[in-house]
Amino acid sequence: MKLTGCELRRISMPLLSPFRTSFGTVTSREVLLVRAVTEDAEGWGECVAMSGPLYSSEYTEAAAGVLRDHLIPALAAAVPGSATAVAPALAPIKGHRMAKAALETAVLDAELRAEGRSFGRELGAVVDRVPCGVSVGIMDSIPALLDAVDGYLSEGYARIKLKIEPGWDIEPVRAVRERFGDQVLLQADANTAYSLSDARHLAGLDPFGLLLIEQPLDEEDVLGHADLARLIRTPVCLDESITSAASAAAAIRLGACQIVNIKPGRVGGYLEARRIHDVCAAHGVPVWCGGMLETGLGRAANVALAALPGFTLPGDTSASGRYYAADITEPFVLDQGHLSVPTGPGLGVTPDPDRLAEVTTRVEWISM
Ligand SMILES: CC(=O)N[C@@H](Cc1ccc2ccccc2c1)C(=O)O
Ligand SMILES: [Mg+2]
Repeated sequence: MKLTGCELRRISMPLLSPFRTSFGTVTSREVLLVRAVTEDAEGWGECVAMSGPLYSSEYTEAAAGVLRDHLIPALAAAVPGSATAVAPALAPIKGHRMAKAALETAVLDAELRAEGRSFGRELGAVVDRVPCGVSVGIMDSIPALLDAVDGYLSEGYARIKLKIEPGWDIEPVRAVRERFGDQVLLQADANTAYSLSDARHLAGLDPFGLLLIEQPLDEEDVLGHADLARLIRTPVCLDESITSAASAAAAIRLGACQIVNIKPGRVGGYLEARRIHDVCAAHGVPVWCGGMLETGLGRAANVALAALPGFTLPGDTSASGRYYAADITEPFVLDQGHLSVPTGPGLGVTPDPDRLAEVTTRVEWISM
């Protein structure tokens, strides 16, 4: 495989409605796309970093910079024979897993398109459609929350995830349970908003039969999660803390999580995401595919990943229409609460050129 260069493309996608979490509110998604061009094909990778370092330390401008100044030059120098050579070539560069993931995904997509193999086939998908959950932001009022949840359940979503933070946690969960009953699959995501001293308060969620509470404590506080897991009945799921297969193994061994949210962008790519899946499966730990408000490009890859056998819980692989009025690819549309795994070569979807042009704010080409 001969790489001739990479395009870094910035796009700005307005959200259908503001999305509020414990770390802030977003009204549009600034996305960095990587297009890798080889002699045989081109491939796409979506960097999941936010425009600011609020979910993690990475952010769009920094990802573009480290790709331009370090990652793409390192990859060019390594002359990778295939996508499996990308991570080793980039390993000397510390961190920047979301930027690395976008580059590896673009190279993998190009390679698979040239071979006529789909992401699902490459990663080991065992089903052709996956059940989908939805992430519901912090709302201005309980009635507004119940309306939003009602809408998503009517659309057929298989699982509801509520963003929580101190002051918006037990009451919203109680209200959803009272309105929609005990059968609805329900979970909460704190995005690190609590501390171990909140354990007794968080035990207040135990009566509501949540599937899990996601990342209640700081991403670096793995031991704190292990302590918390002994103080509450709700299973603890980690998101921000899990950055690799090794970190997943350590967290499981320390008793810090009983469930893992796998996000390929957070862990450096789909190949590492599959390794985390395998480590969790070996420990009997269920996993699900997290979401970062991806466009159809990242969404396609996530749905393929969610089709692996260990993904036994519905993920945040929501339909395109959860976030965007118009996606840059053919939209992913929920069908009986499921999304179909793309079957075409590579990601199986490509950006619509006109739509891409409409949302593009910057393009740069880096020769290799
Ligand atoms: C679907 C979901 O809840 N995702 C993240 C949080 C999140 C929230 C808002 C975001 C805005 C722009 C980019 C990434 C974002 C990620 C999570 O699971 O923790
Ligand atoms: Mg999360």
